[in-house]
This record gives sequence, structure tokens and C-alpha cells, in this order.
Amino acid sequence: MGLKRATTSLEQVIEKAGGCAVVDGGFATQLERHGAAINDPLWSALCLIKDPHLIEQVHLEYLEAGADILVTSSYQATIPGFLSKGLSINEGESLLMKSVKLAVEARDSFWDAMEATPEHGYNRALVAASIGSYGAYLADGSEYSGCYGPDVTLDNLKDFHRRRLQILVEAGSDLLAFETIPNKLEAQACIELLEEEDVNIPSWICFSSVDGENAPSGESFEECLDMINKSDKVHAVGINCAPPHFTEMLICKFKKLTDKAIVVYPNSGEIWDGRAKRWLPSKCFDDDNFEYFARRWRDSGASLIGGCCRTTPSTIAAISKAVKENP
Ligand SMILES: C[S+](C)CC[C@H](N)C(=O)O
Ligand SMILES: N[C@@H](CCS)C(=O)O
Ligand SMILES: [Zn+2]
Repeated sequence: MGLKRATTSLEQVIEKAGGCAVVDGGFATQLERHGAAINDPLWSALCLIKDPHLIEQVHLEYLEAGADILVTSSYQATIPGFLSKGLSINEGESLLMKSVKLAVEARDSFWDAMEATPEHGYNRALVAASIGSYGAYLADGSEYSGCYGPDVTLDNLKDFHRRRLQILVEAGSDLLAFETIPNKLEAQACIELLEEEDVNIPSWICFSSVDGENAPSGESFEECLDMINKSDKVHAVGINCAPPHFTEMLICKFKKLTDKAIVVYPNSGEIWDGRAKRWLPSKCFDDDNFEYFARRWRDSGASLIGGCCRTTPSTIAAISKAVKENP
């Protein structure tokens, strides 16, 4: 599944970016800054139904900020999620496709404009299809706990992810971004699915972390990465939507555990209240902190760096400046 030509493109984009490519920032965050109301079980995926133009606009804003990789709006977009809104399977599948098309269109129109601009300094971005964890779909904050209960099996998780993954690949994404994976079982489901579906575009698997040491389930990253290392379908592994204070420590840990590329895109440091569906203030990084630490993260061995929730295009501009202008 997927076009063979894309298999090396993640490595190429890293190389073209000078050894460290920039991932975009908080997607839902930027939708909200434009006024989108997403306090809903579908969260940012609600905009696929209500305001697709805004999705394209946010992608363009991250491209302008210097993102080499755009992550699609499909984090919390799932067929069961759309069904529970009263949509049909066909409509749900079309919305998933649309999440890729919107990012591809933004990337292509931005790149056409840049190619006509002398000395623009941008790279042609890749489109990474977001595959949010099962916990994201549950919409109860369990992507930060990994507690799916005793009834959720490996097969349940594979069934949950399978159709969305097929659609996102078929829609023409350049890579797959598994995001906020909170436990080993779900990472195993992702790996087995990549194999079973014979996915030929690259993918990364990002875990969340709440203690800066382990996966949220309490399972060690040693055991998670041991398993991931055996899969050649996974090109990069890392952490997203964890506090930035943990990032350097986790890069150093991951460096010892894998030869795969390391991807980090932390949130601002604020804490998600899954029940109230809002961010609680906590020790935070501002854009200057991101600029300073992004360089350290790169020097510690990360080759894909961006931001997650509560980061914005100005954060990504700061990261881009840090990692590209300071070799
Ligand atoms: C990355 S979290 C902030 C996304 C929202 C969460 N899955 C929820 O619906 O509560
Ligand atoms: N790609 C998603 C991740 C949420 S944790 C977003 O930025 O909204
Ligand atoms: Zn996030």
C-alpha cells in the first residue's frame, strides 16, 4: 500500500533540511486561536465537517512558519466517531480523505508560490497523516494514561486503526504519524498493522509521557523500543504532546535504545484536563525557550522537531530559526 517512491522521503526531507527537519505545531490550538469551537468528542476533526477552509489556512500558516512536515487534521477523525455524529460510513471515509487532500493542497499551492520566489529558503513539505491513539478517540484524556481497561485487546486496537490507516494511505499522504500512543499494546497494534497492510510509505510512532521516563501506562520505553526496533516499517520514533521539560532527557534515553530517527514535538507544558476538556496552566515554555531548547534537542540527536498542543506558528518559526540557521 502506498507509493514505493515515498519510502526514502523522510530521510530525504531531513537531509534537505540540513540534518533536522521541522514538524508543524499545535494544530487544534491554532484552529482555536482562529475561533473554532472544538469542545466536542471529535475535537479538531469537527472542523473537517464545519470549517475545512480553516484547516487549509492553518496548514498554510505552519508552512509559512517553516514547517517541513505538515500533520493532517485526522488526529481525532475516526469512522466510529463520525458515525456517532450521525454521518454514514461513506461520509466518514470522505472526511478522512479530505484531511489528507486539504494538507496536500496547502503544501502544493505554497510550494508553487515558493518555486516562483527567488531565494525563498523553504523546502517542499511532506504531508504526515495523523493517526491519533485509541485514547484520543475515547475523548476522555486516556491518551495520557494508557488505561484502556482489561477488555481492549490487540485485535480490537488493530480493528480500530485499520480502515482509517488504509484511507489515509490511499488518499496520498507521504507518511503516517502515529501520535500520543500511551502503551505498548497499541504500539504493537500499529506495527502489526503496517505489516499486515503492507504499508510502503514511512511512518513514525510517537508516545506520550507524563513522568518523563516511561510510557503513560508505566511500561518502560526500553520494552516499547525493543519491539519497534524489529519493524522496518517504522522510520522514526519519539514523543509528542509531553511537557517540553522532559524532551532532552527522553531524546538521550531514546538515543541509547534505537538507531531509528528520533522525532520530538512537545506541547507547551500545560496539562490537559480530560474531563473539563481544557488546558490547565502549568510550567510552560514560551517561544524563546523553544528556540533555545530546539537547538539542544537537535544536538542531543533529534532529527525531527516541532511543537504539539498550545504551540503556534510563532513557536515553529522560532524552532525553524534555531535548527536551520545555527548549524
Ligand atoms: C491531545 S488531547 C488535548 C486531544 C483531546 C482529547 N482526546 C479529548 O477529546 O479530550
Ligand atoms: N496533531 C494533533 C496532535 C494533538 S496531541 C494536533 O496538533 O492537534
Ligand atoms: Zn498535543
